[in-house]
Amino acid sequence: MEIFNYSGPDFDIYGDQQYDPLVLDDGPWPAPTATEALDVEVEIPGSKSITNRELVLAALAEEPTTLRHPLHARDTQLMSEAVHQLGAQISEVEEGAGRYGPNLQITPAAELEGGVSIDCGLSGNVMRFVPPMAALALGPVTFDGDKAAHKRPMSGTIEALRGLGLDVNDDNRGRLPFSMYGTGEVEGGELEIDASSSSQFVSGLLLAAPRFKKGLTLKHVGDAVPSLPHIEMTLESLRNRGVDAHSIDERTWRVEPGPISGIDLTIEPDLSNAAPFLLATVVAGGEVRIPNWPLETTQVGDLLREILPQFGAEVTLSADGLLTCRVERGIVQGGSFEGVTMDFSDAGGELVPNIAAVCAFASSESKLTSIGHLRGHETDRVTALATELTAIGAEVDELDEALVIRPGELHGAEWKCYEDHRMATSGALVGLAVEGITLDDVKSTSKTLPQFVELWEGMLAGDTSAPVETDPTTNGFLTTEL
Ligand SMILES: O=C(O)C1=C[C@@H](OP(=O)(O)O)[C@@H](O)[C@H](O)C1
Ligand SMILES: C=C(OP(=O)(O)O)C(=O)O
Repeated sequence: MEIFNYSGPDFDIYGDQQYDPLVLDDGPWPAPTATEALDVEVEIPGSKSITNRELVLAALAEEPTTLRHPLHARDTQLMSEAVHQLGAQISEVEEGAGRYGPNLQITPAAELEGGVSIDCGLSGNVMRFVPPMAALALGPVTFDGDKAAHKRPMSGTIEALRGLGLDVNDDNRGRLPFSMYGTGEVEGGELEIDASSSSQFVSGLLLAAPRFKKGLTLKHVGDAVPSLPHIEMTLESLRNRGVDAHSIDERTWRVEPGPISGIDLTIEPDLSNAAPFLLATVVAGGEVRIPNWPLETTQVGDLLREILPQFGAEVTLSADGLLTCRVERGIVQGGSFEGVTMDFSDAGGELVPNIAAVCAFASSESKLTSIGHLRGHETDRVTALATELTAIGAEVDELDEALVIRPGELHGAEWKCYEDHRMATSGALVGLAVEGITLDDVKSTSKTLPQFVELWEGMLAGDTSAPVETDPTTNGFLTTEL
């Protein structure tokens, strides 16, 4: 079935009800408490970061691409729409739909087309990966997104476009919205950028670089680049498609010009989205199993295998990819664990909100450092976490680049999500052991995990195997009724 039948401004890939309040309820969500130790297997949908990289590369490739078990969520929907607007065709593969939606076939754009407006929503991937690709299109391309997206740093991308010779108009100075004018080709060569506020500035440029005439030697100047594993993921995705892409040193990367091949790829589960389910064992006790955990991966969520034992969990990974996380006595059963000290300079920010939430239950002080760049994420996560954890009774010091969390008398309160999926899942984690936690905006989880409520409630009921509710008006997926 053709997903795309572009027909102007009303165009909507998956049908217009997917994020409609009728489907994803806007109202407050009382986070359920855990009454029993967990014992459940949770199948996690595909990786946001891998799906989005593959959508970009598929659009720039020389041959068609098949993506199996891709993520279908707001961020990947926006990316699909963006690459389609620039000229790629995307259709469902008839057979082999996974539990969370169809496989996709992407036919690359013969020529990238300008003259379009891209909606980035609140997706860092879309706002940082699509502009370098749009530099190869002929004609103007404008970028805008949610109101909250207007605060996210974009100067690394915008200055890089200028460095590559493009005209960019950014009235909001280094933020969305902005427009650029592509001339249909990019010379490339050597370029310096400051990527200290986001690794995605680097990844976006590297993804488009094989199509630059001279490729790209990209050097970072400035404070440390966060989320280095995500840059490794980018290099790996390029190499998987036959591109010569490598790090020269910690701050310099090289991509040779050349063809990007097609690929038939099964997307790994999103390991960062596995975090709330695995950390739930620390609070609720018991066992959570995640199937299809990759034995080798560039996903930052793989660090959970080292992180969870610091909270007293026993973690094993079987040769066939079943990750088991077990906690004998969780907080709910009267168990306890010591506070942790963790530095996130190499790990990036995806795991921090969930970890901070669990630190509220520690018996002593926890310190999470090198998290300053989280202030430029979906919301200022450092302030948001300090505010919400304080509101439920934890003692929190908010530093420029760190959070110090001390135990307190925890109590119920409204937990604000700030449109941030990871703030929402953090509130749910706290709610496992604190009665009366109500999330103001659980639908923010639709950014990367629209099935969150269904899976979370299934986890507590000991069974997540219920079929995902489908609705024929949305091509048969992603219609969880909250
Ligand atoms: O390349 C990617 O897919 C990502 C890189 C990281 O961004 P930052 O470097 O901006 O933190 C991460 O936080 C984001 O969720 C996804
Ligand atoms: C920071 C995140 O997302 P992005 O930057 O891709 O919007 C995230 O998913 O935690």
